Amino acid sequence: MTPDLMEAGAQRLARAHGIPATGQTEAGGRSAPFARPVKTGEVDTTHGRILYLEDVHVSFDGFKAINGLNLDIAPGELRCIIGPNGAGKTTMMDIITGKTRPDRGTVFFGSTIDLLHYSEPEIAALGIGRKFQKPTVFEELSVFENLELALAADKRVWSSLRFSLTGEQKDRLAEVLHTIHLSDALTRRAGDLSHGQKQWLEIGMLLMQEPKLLLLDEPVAGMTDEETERTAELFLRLKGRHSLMVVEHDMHFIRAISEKVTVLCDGSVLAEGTLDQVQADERVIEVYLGR
Ligand SMILES: Nc1ncnc2c1ncn2[C@@H]1O[C@H](COP(=O)(O)OP(=O)(O)OP(=O)(O)O)[C@@H](O)[C@H]1O
Repeated sequence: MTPDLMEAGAQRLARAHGIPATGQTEAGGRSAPFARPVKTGEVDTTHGRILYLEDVHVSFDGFKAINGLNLDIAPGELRCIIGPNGAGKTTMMDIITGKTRPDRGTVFFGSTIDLLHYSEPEIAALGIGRKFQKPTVFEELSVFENLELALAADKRVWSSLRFSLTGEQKDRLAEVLHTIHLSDALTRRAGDLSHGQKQWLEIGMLLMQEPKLLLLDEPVAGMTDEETERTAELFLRLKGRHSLMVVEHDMHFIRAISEKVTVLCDGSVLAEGTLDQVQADERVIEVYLGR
């Protein structure tokens, strides 16, 4: 969930249920209230890139968590990222979303937007949505209310308790509900959904904001086999219209969705190619698959 959405939900819950609004972000910090200084516009992908990282470095107390990382993702691509624990996968997503600043390197969204100049809420507003491993839906609200809250319309509507959806917004909501397999659960309390359904709902909340790039951290962890299968179908439907970066350890899931796989190790790219290619790579077997 994006920081500004967290804030909006907290405010809305506070008004509706008399619950204190914390405005706490996933990062543990306070989000900027209703701050959307960057207008969502077109991302220049004429050079065939939605995301471009070059020679990125980050050290924590002298430890090189990201060490000369290069990455290039095409518009509409579904890229899988795998690698051993501590490889730098989360840190990479933290850098893309503005949570962590690199010591040096280049991080571009499309050909023209230098993400290092933007804050976390600004990057979300630019069209980069992030899904953390643990679902963070508003449990006390219904499925419908969660999605309604996430609409990418003028966020000033959040200042009023009730607002009417336009016809276009209703259509979008119905389309997202269908995409995330929750059309029959419209009025259900989000807290009563299964783990997998909560994950889909949060993905739906991101989709309501029409992100151009979605970063998904271990989306099928804790899901049943059937939920995992349906999530694979969902991601395959999303690619093309959105670009997706999926970090996962579940190799069956990776096989179901992958085109190109990037293997991270020690903060840089160890191998890249189809799943069959990287699975046959001796270095990958050594550090990750052969464990
Ligand atoms: N804020 C921090 N301070 C110190 N060290 C950090 C910090 N964040 C990450 N690290 C270290 O950087 C390395 C990369 O961590 P990261 O969480 O990015 O790996 P990962 O590939 O996501 O691992 P996992 O698969 O276990 O989630 C790890 O050794 C981690 O301990």
